[in-house]
Amino acid sequence: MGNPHILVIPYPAQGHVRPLFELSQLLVKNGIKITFVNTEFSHQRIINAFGSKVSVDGSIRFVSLPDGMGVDENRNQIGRLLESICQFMPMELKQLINEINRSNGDEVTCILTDMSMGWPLEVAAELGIKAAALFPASALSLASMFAVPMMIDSGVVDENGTLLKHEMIQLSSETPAINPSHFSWVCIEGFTTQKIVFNLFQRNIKAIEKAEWLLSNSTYELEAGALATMAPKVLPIGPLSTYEGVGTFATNFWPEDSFCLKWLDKQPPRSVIYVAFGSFTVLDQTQFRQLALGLQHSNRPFLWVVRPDITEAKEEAYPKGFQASVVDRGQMVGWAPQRAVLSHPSIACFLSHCGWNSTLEGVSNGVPFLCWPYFADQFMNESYICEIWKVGLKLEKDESGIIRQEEIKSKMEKLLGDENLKARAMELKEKIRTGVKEGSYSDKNLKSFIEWVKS
Ligand SMILES: O=c1ccn([C@@H]2O[C@H](COP(=O)(O)OP(=O)(O)O[C@H]3O[C@H](CO)[C@@H](O)[C@H](O)[C@H]3O)[C@@H](O)[C@H]2O)c(=O)[nH]1
Repeated sequence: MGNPHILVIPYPAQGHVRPLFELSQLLVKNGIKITFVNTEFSHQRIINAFGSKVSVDGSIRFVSLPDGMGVDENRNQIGRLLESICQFMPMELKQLINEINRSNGDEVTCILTDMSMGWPLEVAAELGIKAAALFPASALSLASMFAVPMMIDSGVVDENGTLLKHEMIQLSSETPAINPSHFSWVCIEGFTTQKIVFNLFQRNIKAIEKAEWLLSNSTYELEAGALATMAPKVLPIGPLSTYEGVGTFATNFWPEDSFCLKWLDKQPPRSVIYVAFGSFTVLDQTQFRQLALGLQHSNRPFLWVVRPDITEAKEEAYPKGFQASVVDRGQMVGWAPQRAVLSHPSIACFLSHCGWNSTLEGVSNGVPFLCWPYFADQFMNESYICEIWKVGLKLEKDESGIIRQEEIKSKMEKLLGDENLKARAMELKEKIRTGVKEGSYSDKNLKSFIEWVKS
């Protein structure tokens, strides 16, 4: 038999490409060949962000497949994107596997897919290739996905995914209660799109049964309760970002501004508010301005990631005079080296949308959170941060649904004055760091997975 060779297939979004790539780096270090399959659209974004100098990591081969959409079509139309991917990509993937297997290189021995997409598992089953899947968000979010059939049976949602009952769902006594209006398909606007996404959910749940390994980018130290509801089916191997030698190379969708690290070097220890909303969140004009004013009136140094598409409004998005008034203590960047930022000694707290990768990166660096969830699983992560781990505070909306500058300023003061909360954040950091050390559950699970890939 030739060398083990895995095709790794992430869902085409920043928060998914990143953890799949992190796992790929760990596999390559163990002598496994990786072909990393982005959509052409994601691949082009990464190339654009890095400049032409990077298309290959040296040990990981990058290839791309069309997602079936037009070059200029809007990929934020989630229903359209998912339908197109499911229609076109299975055939493209089969062709790619054939080409690889016909060439003189190593044959594909395994498919590792993002668990947000079941179709690669169907392709693997059809071609008789072994298959595994990684879920990039929390174990709780995965457990809620597995609970969908039960929710249909108990009348929480109908067979189209429409919400019928608004009561909170408790999957176990050790997990935060889930508000069903935060399920990802329910958060999406429009009945037709909701239905498409919900049907895809159900198709995924069926396809997942075809995978021999279901891996979670989580750890017992963080999510023992949620993982217990899926044991022994789902094995935690995370947080992937905390393993030694795992970098973010060749995963950014935007060019990284590393100058901000030099700026951080000049700030006092534990003084800077880091503000970032991941890759997806869009703030409307009012909300964007309230955030700017909150930062302005906090009178503290801040580093704010203002992605080019974070708000529909452009230059005039900032309140009048804002940039001049914060010039000595505020930095706005298009995309930060977030992991390096969060491990920098001058960071005091993280104002975050609570995406799972950001959550893991924050807690594994002992940084306290101000939580501003926007969509789906981010609300579950907020519950973990504020109610279970108790390492952060929620920002509350007013009656018109806006988080006001006064709320931002007062919660920031409260958070930074809470020594107990900061101590808990440091304790949690130590626990998580122990969780990936040699001999830990995550480490053992990862090693067993590697053995299986090689067998
Ligand atoms: O300036 C920045 C901002 C973000 N990041 C990185 O981008 C990733 C963002 O991931 P995440 O925090 O998970 O946010 P999203 O991009 O919003 O992720 C999507 O995917 C996640 C995993 O499935 C879900 O938890 C989220 O709800 C979903 O929006 C993280 O690794 C960050 O380090 C940077 O490197 N620089």
